Amino acid sequence: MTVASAPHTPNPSLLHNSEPPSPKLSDLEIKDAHLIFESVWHELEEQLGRQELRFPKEIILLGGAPGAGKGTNTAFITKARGLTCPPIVVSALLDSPEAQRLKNTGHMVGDREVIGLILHELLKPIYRDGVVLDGFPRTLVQVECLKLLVDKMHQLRHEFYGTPLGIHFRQPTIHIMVLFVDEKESIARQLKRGRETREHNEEVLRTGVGTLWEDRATDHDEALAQRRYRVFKEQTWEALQSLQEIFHYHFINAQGSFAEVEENITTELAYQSTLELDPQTVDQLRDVPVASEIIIHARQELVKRLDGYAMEQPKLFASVVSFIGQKVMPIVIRHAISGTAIINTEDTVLDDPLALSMLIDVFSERGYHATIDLHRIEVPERVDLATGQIHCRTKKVYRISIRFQGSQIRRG
Ligand SMILES: Nc1ncnc2c1ncn2[C@@H]1O[C@H](COP(=O)(O)OP(=O)(O)O)[C@@H](O)[C@H]1O
Repeated sequence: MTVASAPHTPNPSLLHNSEPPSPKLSDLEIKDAHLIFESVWHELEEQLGRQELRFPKEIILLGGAPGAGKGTNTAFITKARGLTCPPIVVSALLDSPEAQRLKNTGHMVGDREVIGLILHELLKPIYRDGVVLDGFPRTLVQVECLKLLVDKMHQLRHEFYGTPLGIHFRQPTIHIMVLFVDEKESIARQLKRGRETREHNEEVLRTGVGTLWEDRATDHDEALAQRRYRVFKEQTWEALQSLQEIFHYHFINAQGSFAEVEENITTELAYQSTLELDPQTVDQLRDVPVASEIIIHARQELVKRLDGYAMEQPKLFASVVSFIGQKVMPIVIRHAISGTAIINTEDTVLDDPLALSMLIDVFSERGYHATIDLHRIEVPERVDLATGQIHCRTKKVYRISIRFQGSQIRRG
């Protein structure tokens, strides 16, 4: 089944037939999240000092069912966002014996351990500009901790704003990217990864060339792979959903081929948002309209202006239209193959600034792109013999440039 890429309207019914569990955190879980987060944060502050708590400017949290293609696509996403550092793969960070045991049976590692490891890792200088975080958050408690972390990042930004350290505490940008595959695909891909990993590792052991890949027990057992999917669906899916309202949320259809998934990611990331900018910067830019906004009514505005000229300035408008017909068009027609004509003129009809607007609008209405530059040239007229001063006359030359789609017919 293919699912249309619907960035902000993921459909949980595509995941499984049963009703998803309620995404509401219990009071106990909220308390848990606060306790966990505060204890990790306190530890960091003690160890490093507040001014060293420099987190990445941009964090792209990559989520999705096991086998959805998170590992496969991290390099692509990193590049697409212009980042250079390697991704942080959460499951690879969790390598204590207890964590290994839990992972091997399809369960999740405890939130305290996960939060501690991730926060420490995120502080490494290589991630300062931004990083992809593969596999976080996975539970509602982790979601809550993420929110607390972002709150802290904002707090630090306010604290250091305007100080010499301000540049290390920029407005954080948080993206959630969820790769969607259904249960069947998730299981098939986990098992595929298992086969590929076995083959690869056997080859490494046989030849001594290359490095071994992590081999997960769940990738070789359909029931365990299914359990991993179900744990994802029951605990992670809703947790990720709850972030939709808070951060940039990208829902990616990952059911298709490698190329299709990459294309879906590119399309999703092409959407730029002002939320990435610092609020102060947004305020400064407020009066510059976004291109997509001004083009919506551009045609109606053009029609309104042209009718206005004809009604309110009939004489000037008639002169401009006649100037175009007699002086400009013969030259434009001669350049119909190339699609570019440049006309220099001193015609005084253009001395009225409104005439320039009229000329541009007339050409726009007819499908051309017109620009006009005014060149003022000083022409010496007389010399004052007593003082030696040269008196000049200012010559105004209008340079009209007309561009349009030229003829496609070329010499063979
Ligand atoms: N679009 C795709 N089409 C087919 N196979 C894929 C696709 N994306 C990933 N895979 C395969 O699925 C398996 C799991 O992918 P992986 O990136 O490790 O998933 P995740 O990191 O989300 O658990 C790998 O064998 C990978 O080659």
